[in-house]
Amino acid sequence: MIQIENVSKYYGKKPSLQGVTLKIEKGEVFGVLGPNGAGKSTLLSILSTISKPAAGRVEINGLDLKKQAKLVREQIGYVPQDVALWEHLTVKDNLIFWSKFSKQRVSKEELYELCRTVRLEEKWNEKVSSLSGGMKRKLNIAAALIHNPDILLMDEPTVGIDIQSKLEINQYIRDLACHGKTIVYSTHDMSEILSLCNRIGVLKSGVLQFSGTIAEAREMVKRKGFLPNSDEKLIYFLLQSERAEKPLP
Ligand SMILES: Nc1ncnc2c1ncn2[C@@H]1O[C@H](COP(=O)(O)OP(=O)(O)OP(=O)(O)O)[C@@H](O)[C@H]1O
Repeated sequence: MIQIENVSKYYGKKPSLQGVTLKIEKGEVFGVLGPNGAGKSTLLSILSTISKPAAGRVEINGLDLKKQAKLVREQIGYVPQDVALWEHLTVKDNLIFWSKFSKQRVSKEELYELCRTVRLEEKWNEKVSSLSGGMKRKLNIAAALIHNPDILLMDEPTVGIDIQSKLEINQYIRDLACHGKTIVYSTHDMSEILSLCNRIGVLKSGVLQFSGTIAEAREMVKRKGFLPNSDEKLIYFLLQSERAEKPLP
């Protein structure tokens, strides 16, 4: 379980997150949404312990992120927006490289099995430089799962990849959640949000505007007098409403 309380982060004087409070339950696929620059990556990088909040408190599986960062790292896998792989190494050697950071010893057989689950076993001995974008994304996900983390933080993991790979990755994420993993998933893709996520959080200018289920979002916009005739329009409304409320400069 992830508990985020009043978290803020600044770059210089500019806030990229402002007083974000949020609870994400075990086994949930939680979608983080927001326009460019809304603070999605900032939130995920804080949860991954890569960056530190200026204020507030985060608890991950009962561990205080600030005081127990090392233990927290054992519980989380992080899939960054940019693929983090060694291009000149093979798939196998990349997984071996990343497995060195795991506390427990991971055998070559276990790494091969992981490779098989993301359907890259045929590429086991191929150099990463020869893989397609989608294959690299899948390997990036496999690398984040080597230490069998309880929580997977994914920053736009399917950006720029073909539909087939996207569907495979989405199915894999569903399977992980079914096995009790908690997934925090940031994306701009509405269909992914609607098909994957149990709950969503909408960020705008670093402020959490909404968190809850799609059904709760529907209720909220209804109270504001908007009656979307599709879930896509509902999400579009959630993302656009601030801009609509603000006059142009
Ligand atoms: N290293 C940095 N230095 C200065 N400002 C930063 C840095 N990283 C992020 N920001 C600023 O913080 C804000 C939030 O950025 P962030 O990358 O978290 O947004 P995002 O929602 O992930 O955007 P996108 O959808 O474009 O990936 C933006 O205004 C951005 O310019």
